[in-house]
Amino acid sequence: MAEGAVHKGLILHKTVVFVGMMGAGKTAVGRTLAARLGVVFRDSDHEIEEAANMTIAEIFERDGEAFFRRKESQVIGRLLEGRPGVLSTGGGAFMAEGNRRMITELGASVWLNADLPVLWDRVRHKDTRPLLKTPDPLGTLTRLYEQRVPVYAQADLTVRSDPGMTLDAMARRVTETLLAERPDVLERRE
Ligand SMILES: Nc1ncnc2c1ncn2[C@@H]1O[C@H](COP(=O)(O)OP(=O)(O)OP(=O)(O)O)[C@@H](O)[C@H]1O
Ligand SMILES: O=C(O)C1=C[C@@H](O)[C@@H](O)[C@H](O)C1
Ligand SMILES: [Mg+2]
Repeated sequence: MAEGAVHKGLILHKTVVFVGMMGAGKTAVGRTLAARLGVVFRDSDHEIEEAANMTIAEIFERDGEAFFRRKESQVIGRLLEGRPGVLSTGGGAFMAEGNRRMITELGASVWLNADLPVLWDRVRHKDTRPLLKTPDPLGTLTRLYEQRVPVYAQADLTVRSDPGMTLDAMARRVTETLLAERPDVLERRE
């Protein structure tokens, strides 16, 4: 088993990969969990934006979604090669079979599962998500949610993001779930 550094009595052996809908909290919870575990935090959307020096909305507009999806697969493959950490993916990343295979082989996937009203409440005031730039963004979010839930459910673990839970409480819930169910990923070690 790979040896990571012990941080506050916890040792991470494999990268934890957050998957789930936009607004589920992959980025926000991922960053909080990485700080808690004392490991590196990576975010595929952020890496793509940095490399292109453009926002995701601009990339979609200029180069199209297919181009973005190719970049996303490349970036996820590269980020999974680093030392164990936390990787937050974009909402559509887990839909591609090749990405699911890479993530399952090299990391441990965690589906952050939030109900549609919670997701809508978190994304409705932002215009940074190009897929929601439609005449009926709630209808679009609902369709995406229904299509994607059966695929997210293939993740190694599911953690619910309930309304009212703080980011710290979410990171604690993920930590406890990993310790209980995946000691090959996260272990307690003094
Ligand atoms: N448990 C939570 N408590 C409070 N706010 C939250 C929680 N989870 C997420 N948020 C807030 O909801 C918004 C959306 O979260 P975030 O950007 O992390 O979602 P995401 O899953 O990374 O979405 P995307 O797929 O678009 O990258 C952010 O403003 C974030 O701070
Ligand atoms: O749900 C999706 O398909 C997306 C979610 C975001 O994280 C970005 O990756 C992009 O806006 C596409
Ligand atoms: Mg994100």
